[in-house]
Amino acid sequence: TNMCFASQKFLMESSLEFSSSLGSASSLLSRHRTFKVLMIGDSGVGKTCLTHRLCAGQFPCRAEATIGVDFRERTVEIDGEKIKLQLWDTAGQERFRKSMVQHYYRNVHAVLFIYDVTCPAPSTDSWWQPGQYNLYFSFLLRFLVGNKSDLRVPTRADHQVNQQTAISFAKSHGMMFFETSAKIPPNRLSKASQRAGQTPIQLHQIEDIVLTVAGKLKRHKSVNYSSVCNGSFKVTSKKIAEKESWSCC
Ligand SMILES: Nc1nc2c(ncn2[C@@H]2O[C@H](COP(=O)(O)OP(=O)(O)OP(=O)(O)O)[C@@H](O)[C@H]2O)c(=O)[nH]1
Repeated sequence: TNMCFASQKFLMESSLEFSSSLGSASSLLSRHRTFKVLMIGDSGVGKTCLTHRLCAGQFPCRAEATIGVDFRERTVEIDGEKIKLQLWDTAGQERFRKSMVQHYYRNVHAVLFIYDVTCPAPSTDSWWQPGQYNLYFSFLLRFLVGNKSDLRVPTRADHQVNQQTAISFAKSHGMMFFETSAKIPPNRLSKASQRAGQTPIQLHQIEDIVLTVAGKLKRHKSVNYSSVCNGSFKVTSKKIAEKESWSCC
């Protein structure tokens, strides 16, 4: 993880930008919306690696503890519209989380709560603290992502987070659920768990996660044109409470 105290000048508002001159047909074709997505989770769960994988398609050869906040971007096209995801990789270590990360909660559109499937917490509620985060995030799109599925060992189920428990937890907190591996592209269903005669583990491809998050964001937001600056439209997002009931994919 690079040490990077991201500058406030970077797109703190959701924006609909027209990269070429206003009013021309080509500007309409090249428009895109930018959405800020926070990656949150305990230290070592793989936020940085997942951010790299989601944005660059690669697992980083070296990952160090994040200090402060770093971000990476990925643009995808959904139904003819370019959606830019700006993934903000926050520090998992408590000392950084408390002091700095909250500064970056502003103008967030979605949150990915990451946990390590090989590290069961004493209770599901301690993966993240709804009480603490609800204040900021209750109106946002929220996703629960189990990472490091490649490290699951069927014979050691008691040392891993039960997927059904995680799915129930996600549903009860209005989150969409994914389980994946930033390191090794997972098969959709864990063959190991099938062999062991257990409930098959559902696994999600990184690309599916990117497209689902972008698609949900595209449908979740409505925009208000608020100002025009520097030859580009600046559009402020109007946040709408999500009515849709989530289901696991
Ligand atoms: N096997 C496996 N290892 C992973 C995976 N994702 C991350 N790791 C490893 O887990 C360790 C921690 O990864 P990071 O991405 O730095 O974790 P982080 O959540 O960003 O940690 P902080 O910056 O301290 O908050 C590294 O050694 C990674 O190589 C994965 O999907 N599978």
